[in-house]
Amino acid sequence: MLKLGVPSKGRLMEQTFDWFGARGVTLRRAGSDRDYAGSVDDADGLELVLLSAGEIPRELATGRIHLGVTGSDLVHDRLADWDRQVAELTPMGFGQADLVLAVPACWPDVDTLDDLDAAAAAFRRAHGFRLRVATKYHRLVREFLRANGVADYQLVDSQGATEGTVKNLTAEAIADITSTGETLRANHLKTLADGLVHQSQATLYASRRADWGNGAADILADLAPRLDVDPAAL
Ligand SMILES: Nc1ncnc2c1ncn2[C@@H]1O[C@H](COP(=O)(O)OP(=O)(O)OP(=O)(O)O)[C@@H](O)[C@H]1O
Ligand SMILES: O=P(O)(O)OC[C@H]1O[C@H](OP(=O)(O)OP(=O)(O)O)[C@H](O)[C@@H]1O
Repeated sequence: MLKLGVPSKGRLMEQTFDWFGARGVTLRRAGSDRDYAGSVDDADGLELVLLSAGEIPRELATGRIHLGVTGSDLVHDRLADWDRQVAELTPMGFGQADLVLAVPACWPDVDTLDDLDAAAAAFRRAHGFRLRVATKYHRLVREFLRANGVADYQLVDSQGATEGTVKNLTAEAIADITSTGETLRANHLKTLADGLVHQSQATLYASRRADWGNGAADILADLAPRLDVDPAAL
């Protein structure tokens, strides 16, 4: 069998089902909305596993699933050296969102990363602790700020409603996913001009760690033309 992990709910699940459906592979939830069992028509040997979008990177990295659909933000953030653990088979053209750095709109002198660096140093002198950046994307944000020479900050973990942390005085800046920008605006935040950390979209990945024996590689080879992916990417 070839195990395919797909987000278990919401638009990401529905659009994944539509994407496979348009390529002649019918994916379905087996039962009710609350039943996380899945079923597959029209693709022999393919097994559907419904999982949390956030857990799919780890399931790919441990090799418990052969294929997985999730946002590229989650793969790049959750997995160290992600491309040694998974192969990107194809971006899927939905679930687009930008991971951005944002600061209070009322900070007139902070529009770029250089400005943020200067503000962070001034903040530390004034307050005796480092400027706090709230995010759930720890790896991506650390790497991005290091690459751009911003050092005088601390990350604070925020697993949801991240834009609210500034108003709640638990952070001075945030890094979070945005698509329409409405949540940022509603929380009086502005993105830095050069603060785009990652452009994400739903992506089909293959595990480099899964067991590709027992026919799994053949099942992928059979599916590949319909999905327009190259199994040699593995
Ligand atoms: N507003 C948005 N527009 C488009 N994509 C988004 C938006 N918010 C989040 N996403 C994307 O959806 C994917 C899943 O997001 P998230 O980690 O929040 O999962 P979730 O909905 O909380 O699901 P779960 O708890 O099951 O993991 C991520 O790849 C993220 O980039
Ligand atoms: O730019 P916008 O269109 O306003 O979208 C951005 C919001 O969407 C996501 O939140 P989601 O609703 O998935 O919940 P979460 O904050 O709990 O992750 C994201 O975390 C932002 O808060």
